Order: sequence, then structure tokens, then C-alpha cells
Amino acid sequence: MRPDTGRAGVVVAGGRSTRFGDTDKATVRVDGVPMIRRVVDGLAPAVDEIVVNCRRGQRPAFEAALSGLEVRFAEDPILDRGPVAGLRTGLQATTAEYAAVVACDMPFVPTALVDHLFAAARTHTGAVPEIGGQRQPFPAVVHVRAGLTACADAFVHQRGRLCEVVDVLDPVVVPERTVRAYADSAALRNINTRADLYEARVRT
Ligand SMILES: Nc1nc2c(ncn2[C@@H]2O[C@H](COP(=O)(O)OP(=O)(O)OP(=O)(O)O)[C@@H](O)[C@H]2O)c(=O)[nH]1
Ligand SMILES: [Mg+2]
Repeated sequence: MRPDTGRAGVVVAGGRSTRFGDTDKATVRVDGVPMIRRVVDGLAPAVDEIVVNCRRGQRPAFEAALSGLEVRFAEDPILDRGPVAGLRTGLQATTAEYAAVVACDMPFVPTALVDHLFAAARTHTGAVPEIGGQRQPFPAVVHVRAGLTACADAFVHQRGRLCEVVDVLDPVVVPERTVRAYADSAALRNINTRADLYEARVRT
């Protein structure tokens, strides 16, 4: 990992994977590698520290899936408050100025796209990719303090959804044609179901 960049990676992983069935999708293997390990591997070259947000009960399995990698864990103080709460827990755990934020179920986010988002976010509150006309909360880069304020606003003044965090943050938008230079559509798909996993395995 690069030293002294002021850049963190935050992996939000405290969900229950209900659409996936009775397995935590974060630790399911994609082509032999646990999904969350692929996420961390994609982030690591672009950042100087990695924070994994999760529930306390997920830690043993995550520690096994991430063995040998340098990560810190940020446990949710209150469970099941949704991805914005997880994002906030993760952002609270770093002193970096900017953080790349990713969900645990996006195993193919290219490091080069993360680098591009960091560069685009400089002097702004963040940078998010636009895909299919929608600004995407993950993967994104946020100014950590601005991101924390946006999470709090989304909870207090709105319904606590990720899209509201993006609205409040008002980040730079990286247009889809630029995103496509770094990642094809499959690379940014998230895995919610066994069928999604099957497609991802076919791809690798
Ligand atoms: N910390 C935390 N993270 C969450 C929570 N809910 C979802 N997430 C995370 O947010 C990201 C996107 O959420 P989903 O794709 O809906 O994942 P999920 O909630 O585990 O899966 P479903 O139960 O099928 O909706 C994933 O990385 C989840 O781990 C939560 O209550 N707390
Ligand atoms: Mg969910």
C-alpha cells in the first residue's frame, strides 16, 4: 500500500445478505477467492489503509477471508441500521482526508477506477461514477468529513438511503464514458443472489 497519501479504503459489509440465502455473501468465493478479499485487493494499491465495516459476529469469518492482509475492522455499534450507518461507522474509523468507499459485493472494481475517482475528487466533496443515468454511491470517493456530515444529514433529515448521501454530498460526477475506460459493465455489478454469483463466476 502507498504510504502517506491521506487515502483510506472503506468496505461496507455489515448487511445480512438476505437475497443471497443463508450464507454471508462477503465471504463467498468467486473463482476461489472470497468476495471481500477481492474487494480489498482492488482497493489496496490505491490507498494507505483499509477499514472493513461489519458486525462483531462477522469478524472471525472476515479475519479468515482476509488473512495476511492489513485491514482494520470497524464494528457497527447498532446493527441493521442499513448501509448508510455502515458507511458512517467505516468513515468514523479513519483519519484520512479522502476515502474510497465500496460495498463488499463488488469483487471486480478496478484499482485504476479507484485512482481516477481519487484524482477527480481532489478539491471537491467527492467523486461518484454515473452508470445508466444514475449516480452510484459505490464505488465512490468521498471527502471523509463531508461524507460523515452527509451520512448524518441523510439520517436526520431524510430516510437514511445511500442515494440521499450522494445528493447531500453533491460530488463530482464521472461520466459513464469515462467509467467505461476503466471498467466494463460486469466489473461494477454487485452480487445480490446466487444467480448473480453464477454469472460472476462465468465471467472470471
Ligand atoms: N453496516 C451495515 N452494512 C449494511 C447494512 N445493510 C446493507 N449493508 C451493506 O451495504 C451494501 C449494499 O447492501 P445490499 O446489497 O443490500 O446487501 P445486504 O443488505 O447484505 O443484502 P440483502 O439482505 O439481500 O439486501 C453491502 O455491502 C452490505 O453489506 C447494514 O444494516 N449495516
Ligand atoms: Mg440490503
